[in-house]
Amino acid sequence: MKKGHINVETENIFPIIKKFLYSDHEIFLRELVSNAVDASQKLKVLSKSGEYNKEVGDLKVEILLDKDAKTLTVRDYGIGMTAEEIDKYINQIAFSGAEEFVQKYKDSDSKESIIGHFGLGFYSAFMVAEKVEIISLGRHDDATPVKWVSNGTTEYTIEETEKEKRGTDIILHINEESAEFLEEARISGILNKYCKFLPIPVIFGTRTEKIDDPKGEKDEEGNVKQIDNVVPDQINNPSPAWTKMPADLKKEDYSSFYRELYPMTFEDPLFHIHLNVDYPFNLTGILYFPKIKENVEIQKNKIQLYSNQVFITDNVEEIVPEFLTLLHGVIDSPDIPLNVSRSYLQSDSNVKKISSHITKKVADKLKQMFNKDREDFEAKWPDLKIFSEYGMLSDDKFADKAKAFHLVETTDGKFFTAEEFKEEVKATQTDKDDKTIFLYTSNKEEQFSFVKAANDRGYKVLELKSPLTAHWIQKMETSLENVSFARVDADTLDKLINKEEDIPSKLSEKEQEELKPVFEGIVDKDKFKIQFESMSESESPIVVTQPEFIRRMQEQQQMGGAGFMGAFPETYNMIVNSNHPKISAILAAKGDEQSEKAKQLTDLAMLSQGMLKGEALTNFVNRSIELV
Ligand SMILES: Nc1ncnc2c1ncn2[C@@H]1O[C@H](COP(=O)(O)OP(=O)(O)OP(=O)(O)O)[C@@H](O)[C@H]1O
Repeated sequence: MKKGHINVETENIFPIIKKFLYSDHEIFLRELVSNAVDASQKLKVLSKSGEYNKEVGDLKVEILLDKDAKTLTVRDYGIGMTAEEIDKYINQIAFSGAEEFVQKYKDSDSKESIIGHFGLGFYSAFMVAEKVEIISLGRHDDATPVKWVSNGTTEYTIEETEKEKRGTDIILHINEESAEFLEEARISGILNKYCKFLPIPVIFGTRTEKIDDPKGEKDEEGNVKQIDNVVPDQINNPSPAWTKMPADLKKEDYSSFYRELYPMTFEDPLFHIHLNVDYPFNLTGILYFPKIKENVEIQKNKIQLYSNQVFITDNVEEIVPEFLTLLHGVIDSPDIPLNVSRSYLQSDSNVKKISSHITKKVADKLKQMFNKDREDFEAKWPDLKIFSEYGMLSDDKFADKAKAFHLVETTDGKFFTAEEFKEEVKATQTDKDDKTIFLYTSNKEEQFSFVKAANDRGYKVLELKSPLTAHWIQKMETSLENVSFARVDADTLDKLINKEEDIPSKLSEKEQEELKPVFEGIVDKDKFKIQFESMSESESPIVVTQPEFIRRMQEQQQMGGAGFMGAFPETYNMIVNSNHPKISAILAAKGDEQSEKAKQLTDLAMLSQGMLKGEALTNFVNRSIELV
């Protein structure tokens, strides 16, 4: 047996790191600013532990743009590096001083967190720079300032230089293709995206603010004059709400932070969840529940993912379960790796744990709100409903918890959980097979006559009108015992809730046979199946229904769910009430009069289903005028 060392040739690996490690060139700035923040945080840690006992001073990170010299500089006043440290941390790719530092100080109780992990970030500078200089003065009393220069090959120079203040300047000589990074607006855009909540002040350029005239001069009205004052522009908020303890925050703090995150949003969120976990993984964050209404797409994908206050992405679609992408807010976890691809994130076990934790938290919060103030919960329900449905369909654990708070609403505006509704209607809406039938309407205006007929019999009708209804019903039918759902217009009420209370038919079978061709002559035979039914006289003479099964198939097909080839045929039942006096009248009539009466009743049935359109509708209107 022979043991060996795998050799990595720097010349070969270097271009890969430079060009391909990061898909997005702009993140070089995130990397360099993160390093500068780390250098500042480390100094704080050393100072607290007594290892550094000089003045820490005003720690900040400055970004300096010099268009003429074509340079972009990231300056910090942190721990700095000696020549030896540069040799160790910079000249050795993938040796992270950050990781080493974290290991060394992991038991100290300082809160400063360190961003770096891999020891690669610095080299992302070469994606946009033809030459990079490091000018650094270390923290020790006798430290000599050093200058390191490399033009992106594996060669570098290092020499003594001059620098007065402790800390590091990283000077990027921007290459020709990357001229965009010499534009102020571009840099400010990147900083705003990635660095908005970094824990150390990040300064870029200046801004003008109005202040009271220090000389105290007054205007005509006797007020102290306001004068322009130019100050360094700090682009970040170093202590965003999610890094604080929930007990230290008021309701207003949460809403003002929401505005900070989404300056273009005018509506307040419904409520928030403050996440604060430190075992078995680290996670902080604030999730807001927006008013979703029907605008599912607009509200999606607004969660911002951070790692130690560094922005990573606002595309969390593949990181959290899809229904959670409807939430807004921030998730911050140092356990989510910064520099990796999306597909890696998905399979990362920490990421998985995080999303199941969030799911649980969200369900618990909804349950708690339900228990605490049901009235208020019901008022919020229209905004919560689709989220909860979505959650129940995509996550079994969520579905299990949601049973306790997921509400259904009746057409007269009362709310029930599914179990409560079952109790409510069990006595009246259970059929001969002991199934309790949940009648529902997808549109109480369009299906008004059916809803009314059901209400007249003392049945309660649910209003289920979300785009997910078809799938949600299926899920409920498997989880609720002995319950099945039926849309009010799927059949006659006697069939929908079949109690086997037979009403004798006035029309004999022979008479029905005689009448059938009259109706068949009026409607499209392939689409409408004529059936005679013995219903109460007070019900409509003719009802057009679409069997529940066929409609569900069609709906699922429209949502791309059912997996058939070709279109599912559109078929309806045309149910003729064999006890209705008008039907007897048609039987008694002859010739044109007979078919005209039949046509009129058929059109009325179609009309009440919203199916009478175009020419048929015009003909109906004209015929009705004639009748008057
Ligand atoms: N501005 C700086 N001040 C002091 N030390 C620095 C500075 N920039 C880089 N370093 C040192 O160089 C090391 C390597 O930096 P690099 O950005 O390549 O990796 P990292 O920050 O450790 O990890 P990551 O790849 O996750 O960014 C750092 O760990 C740190 O020790």
